[in-house]
Amino acid sequence: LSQNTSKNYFCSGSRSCCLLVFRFSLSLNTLLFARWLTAAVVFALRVLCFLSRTDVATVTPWLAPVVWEGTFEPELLDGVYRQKNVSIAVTVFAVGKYIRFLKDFLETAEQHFFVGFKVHVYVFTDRPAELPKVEMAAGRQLTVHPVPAAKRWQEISARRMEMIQRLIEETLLPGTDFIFCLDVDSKFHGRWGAESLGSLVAVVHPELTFDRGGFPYERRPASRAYMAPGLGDFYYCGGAFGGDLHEVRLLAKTCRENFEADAKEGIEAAWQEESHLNRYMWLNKPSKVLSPEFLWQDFKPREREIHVVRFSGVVKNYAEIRPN
Ligand SMILES: CC(=O)N[C@H]1[C@@H](OP(=O)(O)OP(=O)(O)OC[C@H]2O[C@@H](n3ccc(=O)[nH]c3=O)[C@H](O)[C@@H]2O)O[C@H](CO)[C@H](O)[C@@H]1O
Ligand SMILES: [Mn+2]
Repeated sequence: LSQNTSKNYFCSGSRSCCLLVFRFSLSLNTLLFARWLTAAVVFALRVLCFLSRTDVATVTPWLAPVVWEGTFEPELLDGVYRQKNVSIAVTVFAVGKYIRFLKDFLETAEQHFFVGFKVHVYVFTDRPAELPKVEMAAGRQLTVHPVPAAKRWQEISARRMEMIQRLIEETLLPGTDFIFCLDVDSKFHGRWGAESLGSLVAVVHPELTFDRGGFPYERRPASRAYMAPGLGDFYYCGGAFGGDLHEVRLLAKTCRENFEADAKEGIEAAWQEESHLNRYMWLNKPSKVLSPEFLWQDFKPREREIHVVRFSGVVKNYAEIRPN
């Protein structure tokens, strides 16, 4: 009996053991197959996603990428540049009542702008006492540069070039790798990371994306920002541009000199430094073009091509906020 029992016991034990091994290998195979299937589906979706951006131009005729959501791998790109330990400077002007936009700008930058990178924000303001307190993550810092108040907004906007040039020459060179010059009346809503890095970077103006005929370039030949009819690639915005320090220094210096030479002859370009920037970018093609995802406007309904709004201008009352 005991023999039988043990035999039976052994027999039934070995059977259930076989069954267990069989079930285990079955579930292992199922698991492996499921994992393989998931990977295949994710890969296919990614390929489809890349191919799906046939609705927009993703490369310029001079072979610079045009950056849209769905055309890059965020983690891969961040990894490439994190390995190089790059540092990024940001300039932002908050003169007069525009200081009120600074808190949201800085707080949202902490959430979305080059998260995990070395970032140094340079704030230019005539109201340093009103600087908001914003906690910054490790590796990120802020420096204030006092500037005089101004009577005309056009002057504030245009004088940025001079101050950017000086900041690069006196403070940032050498040591900082990239710089972005941004409007303060805006907030970050989505990731802005290493996909935006390049030697000379321009952002397509959110309101003037597709209709070349309607681009508001400076049309008076007397101005150094002049663009003849029929010329031009994109209309770029003055509210966001960047690149490496040498390229941006040259851009700022040229725009500033042309703006000042125009002023001596009593002419101010239609959109101040933005007009000069557009002329410069026509002659010196940007190495990377950022889509209007990188500077949208809150008042504008989102267009089909815009899958992500990364940075967007807030709605403001110009009459109330500007000095003139
Ligand atoms: C989306 C976009 O590209 N916007 C451009 C457009 O701007 P906006 O209509 O958005 O111009 P704006 O009023 O934001 O002025 C440009 C920037 O100058 C600074 N500022 C201006 C006035 C003032 O009293 N205090 C002050 O600090 C501030 O950083 C502001 O963000 O036309 C301007 C005119 O040239 C500039 O080209 C802007 O970059
Ligand atoms: Mn603005």
